[in-house]
Amino acid sequence: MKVCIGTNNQAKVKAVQNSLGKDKNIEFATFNVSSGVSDQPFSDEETIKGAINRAMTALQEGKGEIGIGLEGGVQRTNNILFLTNWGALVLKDGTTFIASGARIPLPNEIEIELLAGRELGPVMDEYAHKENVRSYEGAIGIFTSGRINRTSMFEHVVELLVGQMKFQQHNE
Ligand SMILES: O=P(O)(O)OP(=O)(O)OP(=O)(O)OC[C@H]1O[C@@H](n2cnc3c(O)ncnc32)[C@H](O)[C@@H]1O
Ligand SMILES: [Mg+2]
Repeated sequence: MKVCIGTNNQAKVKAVQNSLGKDKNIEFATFNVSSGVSDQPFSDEETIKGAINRAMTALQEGKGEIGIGLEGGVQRTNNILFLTNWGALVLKDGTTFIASGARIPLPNEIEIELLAGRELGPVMDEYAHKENVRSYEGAIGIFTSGRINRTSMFEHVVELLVGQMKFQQHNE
């Protein structure tokens, strides 16, 4: 079975491989697809759309059985700007599952930069004095002292996606 992943970001790719890689019959392929939404999604609606677009495009490009898209964004709730993460799993017949990941408030100094139109990736590098935070621990790793990193957070999302698919398959 071929699983097509709609990104080359190593934190995301590892999350999919860690969740599904125990199954020896699974082959992975990654595709640097467009999310079709802004580089910095600013709502759950937009972030979900990005995750679904990535999953659909990767599945089409890879001609596999399963497409997976993972997308990071932010969402204002209770006047707090939350770091958010969404995932989508798409099957060949178009069946689509979605799931969200953990969310935590972003500090005000990060929010100011995002409202000025900057992307979280470079803002986090500057803040943490590191390179490519988005491909390793992620903002979630920085702001949780490494207890939850971007890969473990997305692993949970992938488990939620695959679990829903299996539930539907068992109940058809
Ligand atoms: O290569 P892709 O798959 O696009 O991976 P990405 O790191 O750009 O991730 P997203 O497009 O899903 O995220 C949208 C924006 O938010 C940034 N971002 C999201 N989550 C992040 C995190 O945990 N740490 C750092 N940057 C993050 C990211 O760099 C983008 O600027
Ligand atoms: Mg991106």
